[in-house]
Amino acid sequence: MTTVQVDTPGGSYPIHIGPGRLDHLAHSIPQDATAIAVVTNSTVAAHYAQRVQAALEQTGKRLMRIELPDGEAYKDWQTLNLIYDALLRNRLDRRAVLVALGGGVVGDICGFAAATYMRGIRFLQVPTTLLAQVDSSVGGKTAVNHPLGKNMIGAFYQPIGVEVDIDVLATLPQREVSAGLAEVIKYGLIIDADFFAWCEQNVAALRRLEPAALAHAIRRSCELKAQVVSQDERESGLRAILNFGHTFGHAIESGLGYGEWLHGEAVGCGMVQAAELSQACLGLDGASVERVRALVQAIGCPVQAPDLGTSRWIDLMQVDKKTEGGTLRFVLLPEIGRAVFQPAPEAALRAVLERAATHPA
Ligand SMILES: NC(=O)c1ccc[n+]([C@@H]2O[C@H](COP(=O)([O-])OP(=O)(O)OC[C@H]3O[C@@H](n4cnc5c(N)ncnc54)[C@H](O)[C@@H]3O)[C@@H](O)[C@H]2O)c1
Ligand SMILES: O=C(O)C(=O)C[C@@H](O)[C@H](O)[C@H](O)COP(=O)(O)O
Ligand SMILES: [Zn+2]
Repeated sequence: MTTVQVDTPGGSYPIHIGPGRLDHLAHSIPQDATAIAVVTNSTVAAHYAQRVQAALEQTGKRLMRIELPDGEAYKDWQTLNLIYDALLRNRLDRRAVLVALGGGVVGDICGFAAATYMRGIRFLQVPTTLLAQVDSSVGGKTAVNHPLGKNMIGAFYQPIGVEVDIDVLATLPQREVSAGLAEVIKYGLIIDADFFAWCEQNVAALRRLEPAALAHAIRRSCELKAQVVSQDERESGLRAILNFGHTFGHAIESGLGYGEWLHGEAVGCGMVQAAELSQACLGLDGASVERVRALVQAIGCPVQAPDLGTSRWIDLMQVDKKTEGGTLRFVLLPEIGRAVFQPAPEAALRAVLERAATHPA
């Protein structure tokens, strides 16, 4: 087992990474907890809920399960209410602990429920997708979607710990593995050129979930994310680089309807678009743009953006938390391994968006 530490003003906690972590969850529950509610979805529950509940029974605490419907389309206010309803009906108090067992959808929604129930109760992240293990379980962004924009209703709220069990990825569909790898290569692009090159060399092993490659990718991703959020928990500056590819990606997700493209697929494609915009705005060299495109394709994510129509693209992108005073701002790459955050000239942006129309998916 390896441990990566996250230290923010909102909370300090360990990320434990290793095989078999599901069986050791009892150690992560505080002694003074009055009850534990495992928040999960129907798919993950079928695989892992019994095992997790057996592990948590070792605490001797009152235990309940809240099972949500599965899918990005359910990351909304109605589903959030199912959690509040269950917590209130069962009279869980302020010393109850929520356990988010699932991918990023369960983690984000459970985290927001924890942030808001009785003005805040503790929660533990137990991520079960690659994407959640390398990204969403770390750093305390919690949210639900709004029909008009992705993650628009949420809070910064840190978990008390993250338990990453690498073994659970064995049941993950291949398409979800590809989506998770998009966020892995993101770290290389924004902050660690050597890690990007390592991903290029190990892409086949990663897609096959070879344990050594997988363990390295998860640990390095968590280290890099922990470094960034420990310096800027609330995205007042530096943290925005973690949003590389997301201005385009979130527009794809909300424009096509949540769940049509997976988050990681939309981010993968969005990173190719952001690399093209970096070429136009900052002179990122053509060979680097092609490296981005080639690796996104090699992990199994789409590289051709959908044709949403240029003005609709721009409308959708306006609903972005990085927009200020109506001005869109982008995370761009002067070179692989380094990111900056700035507005982009409209002509350059339109040229990138028009490629979605000229090369239909
Ligand atoms: N908070 C953050 O910092 C952050 C970062 C990245 C993404 N996100 C959010 O995370 C969400 C995407 O998360 P995701 O990619 O994990 O999707 P997801 O949560 O929808 O999970 C993907 C699918 O895999 C299933 N699944 C989960 N674990 C499984 C397992 N071990 N075996 C078999 N099936 C399993 C799920 O039931 C689901 O059908 C998006 O809503 C995105 O906005 C948040
Ligand atoms: O942790 C962050 O900061 C990120 O931006 C990570 C992203 O991968 C993630 O998708 C996040 O939820 C996007 O945040 P948002 O503020 O654009 O909703
Ligand atoms: Zn993301």
